[in-house]
Amino acid sequence: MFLVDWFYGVLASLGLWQEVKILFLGIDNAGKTSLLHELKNEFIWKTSIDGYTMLLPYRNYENHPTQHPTSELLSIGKMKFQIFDLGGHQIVRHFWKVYSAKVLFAVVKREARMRYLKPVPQFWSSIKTLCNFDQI
Ligand SMILES: Nc1nc2c(ncn2[C@@H]2O[C@H](COP(=O)(O)OP(=O)(O)OP(=O)(O)O)[C@@H](O)[C@H]2O)c(=O)[nH]1
Ligand SMILES: [Mg+2]
Repeated sequence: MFLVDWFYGVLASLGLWQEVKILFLGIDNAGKTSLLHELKNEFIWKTSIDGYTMLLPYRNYENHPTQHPTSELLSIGKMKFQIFDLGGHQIVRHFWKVYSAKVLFAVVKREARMRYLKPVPQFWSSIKTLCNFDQI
């Protein structure tokens, strides 16, 4: 671990190591926001109907659809990741074209795979067109 930290430290001091920008894309309800909170190790307290209070992963929270792109900065050792969580609903997909990044992370929920069968070709062609795929 020390060697890895040292290595990234040297790269950073030479200006060769920069923040990595990552886009989380996926259709609505795929779990992008939940994943982002889990990467940040965020948990929520939830009280069950029989009165027990439990600490649960963020995904068990009744999240609301993402209306506007949000970004979070995560650090792992000397590595810094700026993660953009772009909403997946049709009405907010126009934001996708504004963003480009070296790393694209497509979030797909296994339980909802039937929902993807229809949108998948459109999803990838949107990504290619809207995010200027050649630069990703
Ligand atoms: N089963 C299961 N459900 C999950 C998981 N992650 C998130 N969810 C649930 O999926 C639903 C949608 O999660 P979000 O994280 O809001 O999805 P999103 O991709 O950000 O959706 P938009 O903001 O609408 O684009 C929520 O009800 C979560 O509780 C998971 O790993 N497994
Ligand atoms: Mg969201």
